[in-house]
Amino acid sequence: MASIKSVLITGGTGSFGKTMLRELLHGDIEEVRVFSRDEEKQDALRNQLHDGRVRYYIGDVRDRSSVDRAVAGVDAIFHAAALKQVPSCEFFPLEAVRTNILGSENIIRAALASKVQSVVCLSTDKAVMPINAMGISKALMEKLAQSAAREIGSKADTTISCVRYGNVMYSRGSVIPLFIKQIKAGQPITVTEPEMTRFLMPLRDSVALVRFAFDHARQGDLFIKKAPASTIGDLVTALKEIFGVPDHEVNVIGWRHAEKLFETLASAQELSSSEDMGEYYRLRLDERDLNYSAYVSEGEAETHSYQDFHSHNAQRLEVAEVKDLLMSLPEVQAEVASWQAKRP
Ligand SMILES: O=c1ccn([C@@H]2O[C@H](COP(=O)(O)OP(=O)(O)O[C@H]3O[C@H](CO)[C@H](O)[C@H](O)[C@H]3O)[C@@H](O)[C@H]2O)c(=O)[nH]1
Repeated sequence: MASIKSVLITGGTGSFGKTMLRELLHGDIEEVRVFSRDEEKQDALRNQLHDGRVRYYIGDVRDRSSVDRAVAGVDAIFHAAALKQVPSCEFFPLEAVRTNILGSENIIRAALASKVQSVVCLSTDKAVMPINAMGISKALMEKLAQSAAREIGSKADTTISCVRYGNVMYSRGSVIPLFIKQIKAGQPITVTEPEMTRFLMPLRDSVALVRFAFDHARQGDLFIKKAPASTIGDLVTALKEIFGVPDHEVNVIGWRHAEKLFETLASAQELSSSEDMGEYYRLRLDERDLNYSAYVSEGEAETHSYQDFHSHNAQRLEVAEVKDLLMSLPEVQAEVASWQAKRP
């Protein structure tokens, strides 16, 4: 990220935002703007960091005027602000439309107007063949980014790209902290479906993915990491072993609504025009015009030889590997240490 002096992080007080912020501050960045709605979280961050290079912007991506003020003059934007909880978007889909779709359009249009060099939009595996409102809204955010990229072309001042994550391990409200809480409280572990799989991604990998996108993006690219996956059953076994409670009770509670047996990071069609970049895939923008013969009669010659890349056919972690990955997370290390300190 050599040539940039100032960065805006939308959703800057969230898990991703704070981790990216700290990384940027370790480098020679001149200014990082943290844009978010919650003044209390900003205040807590300000008191932790005490770094004059960080500037705090209260605002909402839904409100273009607040976005314009934060965007003006920055070199790059990492757009992480989103409604990302599946259940809340399911019950309030219009809120997901407002934040994830219209808010993202505000960010993209403000970036173009201010000639920001690079915008990286954070998406999710749930945006591929989506079945829930959160995934559908993120899929539309990707479409907006790609359509703007197509419209401005490769010679524009601004490069727009996206990344897709899998499940970020130990993220707020997710299953790993929940299972640990249940173990510590002596309550049964509530498993929806032991055979369900998810891509497992430490937060550090999601930050690395965004940096990779920033460094390598061409107009309209979407990047994914070749992340490994685990079954929920193996995740539970790994946690029980880490906490030394191999016989801890497990309750199978059944699927929650609007969830999938496995998640897909890239479709066969996307992979047919992808570039294998080692740890990552670059999914290229389809640059064809709105040309009906291409959409209706010419078809996609190459698609058939590719398979979707999903959490059932990705590298499957063994229980021992899930344990290693979990124990590489500082949060899990701290949970285990406090647990061991209290046990006889
Ligand atoms: O009590 C529970 C809760 C969840 N699960 C299972 O654990 C897996 C992960 O569940 P999470 O709730 O941690 O994650 P989701 O895949 O549902 O969604 C998560 O990842 C999304 C990104 O793709 C969003 O970030 C979202 O907010 C976040 O919760 C799923 O297979 C789920 O069925 C259980 O077995 N028991």
